[in-house]
Amino acid sequence: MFIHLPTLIITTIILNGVLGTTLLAIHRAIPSQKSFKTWALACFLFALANILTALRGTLEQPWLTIFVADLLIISVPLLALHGMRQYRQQTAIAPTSIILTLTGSAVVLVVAQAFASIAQAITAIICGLIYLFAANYLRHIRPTPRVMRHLLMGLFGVHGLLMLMMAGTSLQHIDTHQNLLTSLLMAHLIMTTMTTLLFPVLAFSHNERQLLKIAHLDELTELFNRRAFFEQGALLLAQNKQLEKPSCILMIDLDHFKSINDKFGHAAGDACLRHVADIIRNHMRERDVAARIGGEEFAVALADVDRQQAEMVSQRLVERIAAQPFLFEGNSIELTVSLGGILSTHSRRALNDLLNDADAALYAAKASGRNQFKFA
Ligand SMILES: Nc1nc2c(ncn2[C@@H]2O[C@H](COP(=O)(O)OP(=O)(O)OP(=O)(O)O)[C@@H](O)[C@H]2O)c(=O)[nH]1
Repeated sequence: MFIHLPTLIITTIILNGVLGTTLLAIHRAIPSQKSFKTWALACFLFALANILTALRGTLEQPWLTIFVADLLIISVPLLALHGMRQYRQQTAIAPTSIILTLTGSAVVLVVAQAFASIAQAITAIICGLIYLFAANYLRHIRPTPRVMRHLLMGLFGVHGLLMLMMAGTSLQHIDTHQNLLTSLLMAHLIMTTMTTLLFPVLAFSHNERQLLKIAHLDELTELFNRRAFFEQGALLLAQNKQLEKPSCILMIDLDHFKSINDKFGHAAGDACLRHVADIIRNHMRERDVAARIGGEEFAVALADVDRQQAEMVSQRLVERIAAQPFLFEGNSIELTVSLGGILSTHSRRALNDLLNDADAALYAAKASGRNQFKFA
């Protein structure tokens, strides 16, 4: 055989130990990126699983070398996937699916513990399915650079199929299959290590500005999120104040959005939100700050406008959104928004204050029949 299995196992253990440590270092450098800690844990557990598996011949403790080792092997793709979810959502995510999958796997493995090959096949099937699920999940991770995403999708996809093949082979007790099984096992070790090698690359595939941007974006619309609006909006007000320019805040709210959700479904509602966000984005200039600050509520801080310009932008937004129905999966959805604005010529007022006034104007626009704008 081209590669010696014990050498590969030792290399895998060392490499995953080093990679785990590197990922932990990355996490320390960018603590907001929780995914790197999760991936570090996946590396350490994979190294540990390999140590336990390697002890199968010498240590007469199947509960440790088979049961625990197999659970650790299953936890690796689960953690890889969990890290991907954290990377995508930029928030803490409860590890419920990990706990449930591990518990289910533990129950099945307890029964199969006495038969190493059956336990191996079950572990391979579970891992294979998780890898295939992860490959599909990666299609939705938008901030990831395309090449990285496709590379990981390919790795997960091939790895998933390989694990299913391994399950099939390990169940057939034919001597000629032993070589194939060993090759599959080696490919599994190499592919897991290649996957973990790609994770640190993710950290450097975004520069710091991009990472910050991802953390500040609303996932659905990719406008700023609420927190970022308050940071960036306050910054814009301060700049306007310094330049002695007026500040303008707009609040935009979809009309009768609840009935759109009720009639066409939540996915259609989400698509409407993205559609409106795109229109808002297309009406903004470079220094303007646009955000989704609530479920169906958007806020905009306009840089450097007078009242006439602010009203013109508002009118265009309202008219453009109502201009034609939004088409979603064959449904034609009538969409309108109401908009409230406030222009402050002396920008000493806090952003929160201005937002309250814009909100009152928005309420007036709703009360006057919706699909229109009003300024305070
Ligand atoms: N699809 C989707 N719906 C959301 C989201 N966030 C909030 N919503 C829904 O938005 C709806 C807001 O409803 P309401 O506050 O009653 O407002 P409305 O129906 O738009 O009525 P008016 O504002 O008075 O015109 C609720 O049904 C929420 O469930 C989201 O992210 N996606």
